[in-house]
Amino acid sequence: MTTDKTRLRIAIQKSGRLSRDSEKLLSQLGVKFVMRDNRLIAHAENLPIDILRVRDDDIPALVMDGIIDLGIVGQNVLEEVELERQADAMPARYRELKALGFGKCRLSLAIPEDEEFASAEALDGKIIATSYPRLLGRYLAAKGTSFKNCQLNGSVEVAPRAGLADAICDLVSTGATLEANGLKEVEVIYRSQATLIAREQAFEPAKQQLIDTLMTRLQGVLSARESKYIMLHAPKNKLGEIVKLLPGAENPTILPLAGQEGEEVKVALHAVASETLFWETMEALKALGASSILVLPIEKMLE
Ligand SMILES: Nc1ncnc2c1ncn2[C@@H]1O[C@H](COP(=O)(O)OP(=O)(O)OP(=O)(O)O)[C@@H](O)[C@H]1O
Ligand SMILES: O=P(O)(O)OC[C@H]1O[C@H](OP(=O)(O)OP(=O)(O)O)[C@H](O)[C@@H]1O
Ligand SMILES: [Mg+2]
Repeated sequence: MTTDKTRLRIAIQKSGRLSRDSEKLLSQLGVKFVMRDNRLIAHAENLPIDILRVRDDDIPALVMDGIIDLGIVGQNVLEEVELERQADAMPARYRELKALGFGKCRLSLAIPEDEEFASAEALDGKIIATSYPRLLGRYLAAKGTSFKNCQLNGSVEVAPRAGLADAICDLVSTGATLEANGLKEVEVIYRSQATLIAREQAFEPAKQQLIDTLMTRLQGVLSARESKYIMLHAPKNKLGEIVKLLPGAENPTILPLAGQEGEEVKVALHAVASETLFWETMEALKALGASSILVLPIEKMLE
């Protein structure tokens, strides 16, 4: 294999829920690469970075063993592997650098929709199908409850109907998969999103410097994602009230508009708001006399 150890190695999911967002994020950080469908490794063209594409389950261990420098993985998989390796006395340390805001889902208990649910404690001794026995075990143990594990790494939702289990504990986002399988979500046991992790061991200075640069850029991408550039025309005498409606836009730029005179003079207001503007806020701005209201996405920010 021709991997150069001086290059920063980042593992992402090869194909699945996190793949597209992980690749997009790396591009937004200025890493230029071409992903070929069957290639497991992509060399960045403009930075000393190699991107490895693997099963998401393998990412935590690769980082915990120090084989890979950084990884993007769901917190659910990360913590499950951590608990498993701790139980097996294997290296289980890593540094969580930043939660990334995508891959948001919850790990929930679900039972057949026609059954009554009293409490998680009432599942004591029951068979629960899951791919996350350790996260589930930790949650139930805290309630003094135990369960019989039916380990399934896919098609967990069919287990109750197939007579394999009394309940399941699986990932839920919209709930459509549960509904399609005649199940209902009864208790959330863990909330997850994708996160960026680093190996525990210190990096050599050049790699650390590259990580620092990527982290500054990441902060810029994440803040930009939550911010919006607002432009509007506002009656000069309503500026105070209008600015109050714009979250995080304390110091707007005010510019004169050509050909405006008299009592009802309007000015242009430009501001960066720290959140997106909801329709309700835009309607309130209009009610105050604002017009030509534009809300634009921001690609990058460096403060
Ligand atoms: N419905 C969902 N909505 C949002 N995020 C999700 C959803 N389902 C899973 N995820 C997140 O995406 C991660 C990957 O999910 P995916 O279903 O692609 O995994 P997988 O089938 O185990 O893939 P692999 O082949 O890499 O092992 C999950 O561990 C979780 O963090
Ligand atoms: O609540 P929902 O919006 O229906 O999402 C939940 C489903 O999403 C995930 O599977 P995915 O679709 O990624 O496919 P997989 O089962 O092949 O991993 C997860 O394992 C659930 O089955
Ligand atoms: Mg997996």
